[in-house]
Parts: sequence; C-alpha cells; structure tokens
Amino acid sequence: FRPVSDDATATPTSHRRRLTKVSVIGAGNVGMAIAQTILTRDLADEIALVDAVPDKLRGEMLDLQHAAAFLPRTRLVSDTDLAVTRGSDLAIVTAGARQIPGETRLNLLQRNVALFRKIVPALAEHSPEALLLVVSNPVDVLTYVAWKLSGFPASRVIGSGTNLDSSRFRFLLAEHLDVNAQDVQAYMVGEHGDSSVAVWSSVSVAGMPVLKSLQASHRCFDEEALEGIRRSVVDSAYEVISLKGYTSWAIGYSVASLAASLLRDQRRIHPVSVLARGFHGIAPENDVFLSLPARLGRGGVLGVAEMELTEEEAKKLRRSAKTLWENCQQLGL
Ligand SMILES: O=C1N[C@](c2ccsc2)(c2cccc(Nc3ccc(F)cc3)n2)CC(O)=C1Sc1ccccc1Cl
Repeated sequence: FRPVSDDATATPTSHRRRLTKVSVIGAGNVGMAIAQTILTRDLADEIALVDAVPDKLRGEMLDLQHAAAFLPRTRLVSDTDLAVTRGSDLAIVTAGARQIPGETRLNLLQRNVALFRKIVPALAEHSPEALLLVVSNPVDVLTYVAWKLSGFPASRVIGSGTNLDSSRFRFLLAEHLDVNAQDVQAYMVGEHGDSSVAVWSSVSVAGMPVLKSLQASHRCFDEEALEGIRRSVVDSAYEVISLKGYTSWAIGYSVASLAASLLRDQRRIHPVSVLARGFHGIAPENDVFLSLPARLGRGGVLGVAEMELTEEEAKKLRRSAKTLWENCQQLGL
C-alpha cells in the first residue's frame, strides 16, 4: 500500500476515541470462554489475559490471536504479571483454586481469599478507575472480598451472582413453554448456587405473569411443575459437572452479556451480586453481597430494583444474608 500523503499513518489525536480495555484474570475454562465471547462480540479494543501458569497462558493467547482473520481487530496481550492489566476499563476475575473433590466450601473459600489478597490490590493499583467483575466461587463472598481489598466504591464491584442461575431458569422455562428464552423474563435472586431464590412474581411471558400464561396455554402446568423447573436449575449445574467436569459456555456468555451492559453503558437490568445491605430487611450494617436486579452501565451498578417479594422469598433472602455475613466476618477483612 503506497501512502498518498506523508501524514497517512498517524491517527490524529482528536479522532482517537478512548480505547476499551478488558482484563480477564484466570485463563482456565471459564476465563477463556469469557475472553472468546468478548472477542466475538467485539466488546473491547484490547484484552489482557493473566494466569499463574505461563505456558498455558501464552498458548491460549496465541491460539486466540490465530483467529484474527475471522474476528474484529482486538489487541491481545498476556502476562503472569498483573501490570499487563494497566488502564483496564473492566477487570473480570475468574481465578480460583480448583475445588478438590470432597473439599469443604469454607476451605476452598480460604484458598481463594489468599489468591484475592495477591490479585485484587494489584488490579486496583494498575486500574484505579476500573469496574471489577468477580466470577470466582463462592462468588458472593469473593465479591465482598474484592470490594474490601480494592477500596473501590461498591457501585464498581459486581459479582456474576445469579445471572447464570437466572439464564438457566429462563432456558428451562422457555423449553417448557416452547418460546424463545429471550422472551422469558425470570429472576433468581440472593445467594448464587444451591440456595438461589426464584422470584415467581418476576416470571413473565408476553408481559403476563407465568402462572396465568401457563394455565392459559393448552399445556397443564401447576405449581408443582414450576417448582420442578426451579429445582432443575440446580440439578442442571450438577449434571453438567458430572458429564463434562466443569462449566464454561453458559457462564462465558452470561458474563460477556454483563460486560456488554457495563462497557456500552446499556442500562440493562441483570441479577448480579451487589452490596445488598438495607434491601428487603437486610440490616444496614451487614455488608453482604447478594444478587438483586441491578441497572448496569459504564459507572457500574447505577441502581438496584426494590422487588416485591413474598414473605417466604424475603425470608430466604435474609437467611442467605445472615449466613454470608457470618462467612464474611470470619475473614477479618
Ligand atoms: O454451573 C456451575 N458449575 C460449578 C462448577 C464449575 C466447575 S466445578 C463446579 C458448580 C456446579 C455445581 C455445584 C457447584 N458448587 C460449588 C459451590 C461453591 C464453590 F465454591 C464451588 C462450587 N459448582 C460452579 C457453579 O457455581 C455453577 S452454577 C450453579 C451451581 C450450583 C447450583 C446452581 C448453579 Cl446455577
């Protein structure tokens, strides 16, 4: 290509829009599924990958770079040193010790807290204006840990929380109703995983509360069938683990969906782990992170919905808040 004038290569600074940089900490199955989806959806101008294992890390970066002919141009960098994340707009933390079969969650938590003590202060130092998105498990406690260690305002520290639970819930409901999962509104809130709470009043199709639309449809569904769907959200997580040993695609797409809302300032509402003190009767001094429907934009959590919960649902939420707060206090952060 022969230049037509001698200033052809320089991009005038006035035309240079701010570049978006996303860092993914942890190049395991989850981290790489997230990175690949962010690449495919063209959400970032630069992606930095970090992992403790140098060969695995470099291999993953090269393998993604080799897809450049099929993807929007994105600069890919990687290093075991967190300095490579400098100037990130969003830092996604998927790093976590692998749960040893039979290991208690508390023991896994302690190993992951030790890891976060190394990762989070460095991330905060290199990108003091970044949004922090925690995916590592147990995600609600580790989002609290990231908030304490980063010193960031709570609006800029988010956990993937029940975003994945809710997307599985929507998939299962959509299958039962034979409609597109994108047309099923459904929220699971509270603690991610086994104890997440299905908010039935939030489940709607075509703007109609699901119970009515189910009974209206020709298929006879009752509360028992709905409770069965809620239970299968948990069962399906265990089924995937027993079949393939880990989960990656659903969590990858669900976290990339959060990244899109955050980076593109979309003001979309997602059930994510946020500082829930003061909501639904949770004590204002309990600094717990739990999932509630949050309005997300470039500033992070722009607001949290005050949902109408049944007494039963609110009680489950407060019970989770109590357990989580006890776990968090034991960490002495
Ligand atoms: O889809 C998953 N897979 C995981 C997984 C991925 C790799 S190894 C295990 C999973 C699956 C099943 C159970 C479980 N339990 C767990 C609890 C606390 C921890 F710190 C770590 C794992 N975790 C991690 C995880 O959180 C999920 S979502 C999930 C889990 C349980 C119930 C409902 C949902 Cl929506």
